[in-house]
Amino acid sequence: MAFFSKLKDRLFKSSSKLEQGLDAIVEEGGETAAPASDLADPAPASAPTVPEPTRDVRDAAPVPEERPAPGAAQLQPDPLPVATPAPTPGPVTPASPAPTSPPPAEAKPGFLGRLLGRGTTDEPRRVLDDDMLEQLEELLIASDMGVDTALRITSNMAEGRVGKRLSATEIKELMAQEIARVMEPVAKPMPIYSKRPQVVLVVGVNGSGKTTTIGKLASQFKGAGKKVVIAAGDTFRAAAVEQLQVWGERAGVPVLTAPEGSDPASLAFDAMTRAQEEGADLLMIDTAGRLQNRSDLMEELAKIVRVIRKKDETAPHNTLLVLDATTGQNALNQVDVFRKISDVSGLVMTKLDGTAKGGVLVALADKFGLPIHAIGVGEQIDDLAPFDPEEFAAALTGLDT
Ligand SMILES: Nc1nc2c(ncn2[C@@H]2O[C@H](COP(=O)(O)OP(=O)(O)OP(=O)(O)O)[C@@H](O)[C@H]2O)c(=O)[nH]1
Repeated sequence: MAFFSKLKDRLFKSSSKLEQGLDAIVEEGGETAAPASDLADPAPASAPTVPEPTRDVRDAAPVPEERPAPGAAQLQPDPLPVATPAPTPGPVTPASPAPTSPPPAEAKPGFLGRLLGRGTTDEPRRVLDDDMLEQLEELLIASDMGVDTALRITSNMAEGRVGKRLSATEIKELMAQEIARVMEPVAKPMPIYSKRPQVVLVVGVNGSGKTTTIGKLASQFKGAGKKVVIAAGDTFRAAAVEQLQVWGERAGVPVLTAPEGSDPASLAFDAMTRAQEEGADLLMIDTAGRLQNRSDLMEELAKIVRVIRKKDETAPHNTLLVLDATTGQNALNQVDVFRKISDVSGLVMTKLDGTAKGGVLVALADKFGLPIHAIGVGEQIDDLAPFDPEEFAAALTGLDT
């Protein structure tokens, strides 16, 4: 569980916001002496499947089996899912006032509680009613989950449980379960193809973390035995090029540059030529992120794509959109915009370590269904984690290990 603790630690602001909010909600209307759990049916009929929780934090860009070169971005299979054991159906306790004397039976921890070997016997409990559901909704909205997603999560949590007395831990478990259910379909590592070079176009607004993410990914791919070349396609800003060179050095990967103000498409073409000549496995192309003039940026990206297609008509094979979690709901607008100006095939969400807005990732998954390949949880080279929905949901809701 070391990785889990690390993730929770990194997602501290989001975790603590939700965790404290949930504790406060239960305490506010809670009963302290209510030892027996009412959570006899911890999960609805379709219990989510849980991915194998053993991936390494440093392996955000795993290199699974290679596939034939695709025309469009064809995705790697998900890591082997492990079916969640079906919850043991127990008697449904009708909503009733708290018992005057504690029943002898031990409280039954929920699914994650059982998984983590934890009980919730001594915790205060609160009856799940409309009032509480509204408070839960508000809490989720405050964590940037967005109204629609917050409503979906809370109504799924309520299903079959209204009137039951739940502890904060049980609510966290339920919430984590529902969040994981939304996120599971989008948790997919960046697909790797047999095509050489596999061209990865990296897009996103300035400051979203593109350069840093390219450096982290390059380091991981190199570590996985891939030959990587980086093209510093944001030729507009000398500082951006220098920064990418620093990351290239850290990752031990060559960075191709062009004079400030020169045509990024021409650099992309040269980089493609060199990557082909050198037999590189991956060519990662950084791009400018000036959304202020959207039509210019659209034209710039379109030109890069046109030019690299002269060398390989199936390129780019991935278009990664890098999003900054600290921008909260604005990240949703960015997906909208970049999907219009480029063929976004997957997302990387950065800066989840420094924000209380981690819920935006759930909103993104719910709204767009785009694959989430990895999450940035710090500024160091190995601070790029694979996206694991179960771990993310547990960390986000503040579940203890
Ligand atoms: N805390 C934290 N900081 C990050 C993360 N990813 C990137 N950063 C920081 O965010 C800032 C911007 O990152 P860049 O990689 O330069 O972003 P960019 O999109 O390339 O920006 P431009 O170069 O302006 O186009 C830098 O200070 C990074 O160190 C992350 O996951 N966590």
